[in-house]
Order: sequence, then C-alpha cells, then structure tokens
Amino acid sequence: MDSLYGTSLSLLTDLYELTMAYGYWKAGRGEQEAVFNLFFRKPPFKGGYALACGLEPALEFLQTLRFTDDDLAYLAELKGSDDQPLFEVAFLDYLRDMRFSCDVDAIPEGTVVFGNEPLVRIQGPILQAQIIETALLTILNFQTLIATKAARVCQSAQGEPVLEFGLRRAQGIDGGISASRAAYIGGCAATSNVLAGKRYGIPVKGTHAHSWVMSFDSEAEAFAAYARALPNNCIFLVDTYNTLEGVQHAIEAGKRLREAGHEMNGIRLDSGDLAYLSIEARRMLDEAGFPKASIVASNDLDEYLIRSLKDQDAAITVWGVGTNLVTAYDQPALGGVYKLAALRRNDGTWEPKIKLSEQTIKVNNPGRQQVRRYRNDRGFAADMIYDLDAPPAADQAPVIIDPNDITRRKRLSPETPSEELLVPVMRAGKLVYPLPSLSDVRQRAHQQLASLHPTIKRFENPHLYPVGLEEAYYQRKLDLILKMKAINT
Ligand SMILES: Nc1ncnc2c1ncn2[C@@H]1O[C@H](COP(=O)(O)OP(=O)(O)OP(=O)(O)O)[C@@H](O)[C@H]1O
Ligand SMILES: O=P(O)(O)OC[C@H]1O[C@H](OP(=O)(O)OP(=O)(O)O)[C@H](O)[C@@H]1O
Ligand SMILES: O=C(O)c1cccnc1
Repeated sequence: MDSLYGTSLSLLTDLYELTMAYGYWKAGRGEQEAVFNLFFRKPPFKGGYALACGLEPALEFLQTLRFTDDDLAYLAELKGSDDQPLFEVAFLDYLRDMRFSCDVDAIPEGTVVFGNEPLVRIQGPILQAQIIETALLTILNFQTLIATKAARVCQSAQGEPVLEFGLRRAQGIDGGISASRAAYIGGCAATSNVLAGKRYGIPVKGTHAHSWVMSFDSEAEAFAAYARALPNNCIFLVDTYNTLEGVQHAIEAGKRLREAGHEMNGIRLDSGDLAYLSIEARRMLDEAGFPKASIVASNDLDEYLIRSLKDQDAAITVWGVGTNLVTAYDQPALGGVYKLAALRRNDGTWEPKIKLSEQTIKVNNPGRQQVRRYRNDRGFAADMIYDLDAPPAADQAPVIIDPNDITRRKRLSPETPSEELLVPVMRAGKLVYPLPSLSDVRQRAHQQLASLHPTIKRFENPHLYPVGLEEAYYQRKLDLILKMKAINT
C-alpha cells in the first residue's frame, strides 16, 4: 500500500533545519558525528506516564528520506534578505545525493515511558541528524499524546470497548488518520475511520447518524428501512426525537429482525442524561428479550465523564469517543523536544553537550544514554538513565537520583531483573528492527499498562514513578553544568 510518510517528505521540516544544515556543510562539518535525543519532560494530562507511539511511521519517514529534483527546485527558489538564493547549487547537489545513514535506537511503540527518557536516540552525521528533527517530533509527539489519551479513556471504560469516532473533528487529514492508529495502540477496540481501517488493519465499526432518522417520516420507519438494508449491522440511534420512545422503536425493529433470522446489535444514545437513559434503556431491552443488545453512548465523552458515568452505574456497554480523544482536548500537544547530547571529537571520544537553563527541568541530559527498567514482582519498579559510555558496573547496586529533586534517590539491587529500553532500530540508515504488527504493539501497550502500579495511572496527582540518573552520571552532569556556567559567566 502507498505510504503516508514514505514519499518525499524531506521538506516536511522547519526552514531552520535546512539553513543549519547548509551552515554545517559550508563549514565542512556536515559529516561530524553527533547524538541527538528525542524526549518529553512531563507526561501529558497531568498524568503519571505516557505510551510511546509513532515509531513505525517515523522509521518509514527516515527510510525513504530523499530530496527529489522537485524538492530541490523549490529550495533553489528560496531567497535571502538580499534577494539572492539562500542555498548554493553545490549544497543542493549534496542534498540530492544524501542518503540517511544514521544509527537509530528507540523505545518500542506501546512501551510506557516517563519524562526525560530518550524515546529515540539518533547517532550520525550532524547534518542528517539535525534535519530530521521536525518530522520526528511531529510524528512522535502527536501519536504518543493520542495513544496516552486513549489509554486513559480505555482505563475509565474498565475493559468495555471504546470506539474511536474522531475523524470529523480531528486536526486535519493526517491528524485523523494517525490519531486512529494511536488510539488503537492505546486500547481502542475499533475506529469509524475507514481509511485508517484499510491502511492499518484496525477494525472498523459504526452506527448511523441522526440524518438517517430525519430523512424518513418517522423514526420507526427509519429503523425498519435500516434493518432491511443492513440486517447484520443494526445499532439504532435512538435520541433524534424522544430517547425512550426511540428505544421502543428499536425494540420493535429488533423483533422484526429476529423474525427474519437476524439479531439487533443494540442502540446508541447521543444526548441527554446518559446514566438515566442507559439504565432505562437496559431495563426496556431486557424486558423485551434483548439482554445482549449493546448500549453505545457518545457525546463529548472523555476519561473523566466515562468515570463519572461508571460511578452512576450507567448501563453503557460500548463507549463512542471522538473529539476529546483525537484532539487531546485538555492538552492538545505533547512538548517532546529533540536535543543535541554529544559530538564526536577528532580523537574518537564523545564530548557531552548541555544546554543551560534557568529551570533545572530544562537542562538536558548530556551524552549517549540508555534507559534501564527494573521490575519487581508487582511490575515496573524504577527506571535508570545512564551513560552508555560509562555504564555502572554489573555487580554494583546502582543509585538513581531524580535530577529535578536530588533528595529523591533510590538504590537498586543488581539482582533485580531489568531490561534496556532503547533497542537498535536502524544501523547506517538501514532498518535492523523487525517491525511488530499493529495488534502486537497494541498487545504490548496492554501488558505494559498492566505492569504499571494503579497509583501511577491515577488521574489526579498520580504517584511519581521513580526515574533517575545513575549516581556517577548525575555527578558528571552536575560538573558539566558548573563548568559551562563558569565558562559562560
Ligand atoms: N449522567 C451524566 N453525568 C455526567 N455527564 C453527563 C451525563 N449524561 C450526559 N452527560 C454529558 O453532559 C454533556 C451535555 O450533554 P447534553 O445532552 O445535555 O447536551 P448536548 O450535548 O448539548 O445535547 P444535544 O446533543 O441534545 O444538544 C455531554 O458531554 C454528555 O456526555
Ligand atoms: O462527541 P464526540 O466524542 O466527538 O463523538 C463523535 C460525535 O460525532 C457525531 O455527532 P455529529 O453531531 O457530528 O453527527 P450525528 O448526526 O451522527 O450525531 C456523533 O453522534 C458523536 O456525538
Ligand atoms: O458510527 C457512529 O456512530 C459514529 C461515527 C462517527 C462519529 N460519530 C458516530
């Protein structure tokens, strides 16, 4: 199938990536090896975690990164403030021949992740590693955000199916399609988005709109006609005129369907008091001999409303969630960033790089990093960010320090089982990672969320999962900050 992210997306970038690339090329530094990390600082929605998502499309983008003649012709037209071309022809020729040749390590999609952990680490020629920043961020920030939102919505639904209905309210075409993908990874059971279904193999599901009912003289007639046309797909939207009368009309249509050898799937509520109406509808459906009929509810739902409806013992069995999910309404962007972490010196060693900030949280972790996740018998116990070039000794009990609050420290036992979260996904620009199927990624997300303590998944003031820098690494970071401050003041 044609790919969304795999067709000449080299211009899907901010201009400054290309002007910096030109600068590196001019200075003869384009090939100097660099390391960049992509990470966010705080989980979204005031929550305690995020669900990593978007790696496969990001890899698709990297694998096919090319500057076509068409792209270069456009770049050749760009002018500086003196009305002269911004880029030399020789640089454009360099871009024409350029093939992505970096090494990429990443945390697999569907993994639970926390602030400051590199989701992706890129190592390679600085020019290449720089120009992919914007596209990587746009892909991973959005999908991680939506997968996290979906995980929260599905958590509230307590195992009942959540249908993603968001396309019509999504942020444009790719917003809609990639939100469907991320929502499925986050736990949604299906999408109404047919193109996402075709592209990604996500189950597609749906009911019908009010317009269907309004196009007939009566609701009863509308349901009967729908049942004649689609006897195997009947979920009747009952709230166009009077919801409980609508339920009665659905029951009548359901009875006729049954006589014809089919079974009504259920009803959908889309307005009014969803707790009261679902409880009444359940009673009516049960009394009429339809105990298995689903009650789908939609109408600006999110994780909080679903939780409230659950608390009210609403008899909803399927949750249709659109706008608030695919637009991540309460936090419409994840603040993921992409920062230079190290530069290769002429002698082959790495020079760690740091950006100072007034705010401690904004000081990036320097050097080439890996994340080690420790487990105990209850699930995930703590994550240690450490320096790949100076890892803690295998027999040591490492101590981790929260760089945002150095009083938060934790000693980890070397006997505690652990795994390295970043895995090699590209070497010298070639894919070295067997891409898991979407359903495997979704399954991984499910297992990962189950390994996370409920207090960390709490919506209000979640427990802070222990993530810290390995002690010696923390000390080196501190020394570097002090050195940089001394140089720059
Ligand atoms: N029992 C309930 N408890 C909490 N919130 C509810 C309950 N029932 C419905 N809601 C939510 O209240 C909000 C308003 O719903 P309501 O149907 O009153 O307004 P509306 O969306 O303007 O309706 P309409 O579609 O008829 O214009 C929706 O987000 C809905 O999901
Ligand atoms: O509320 P959301 O979470 O965004 O879920 C999607 C909404 O989209 C539809 O409404 P719309 O008014 O667009 O069409 P309809 O005539 O099918 O109700 C549907 O009925 C839901 O209310
Ligand atoms: O199938 C549905 O019920 C549906 C689809 C999109 C948006 N709202 C509802």
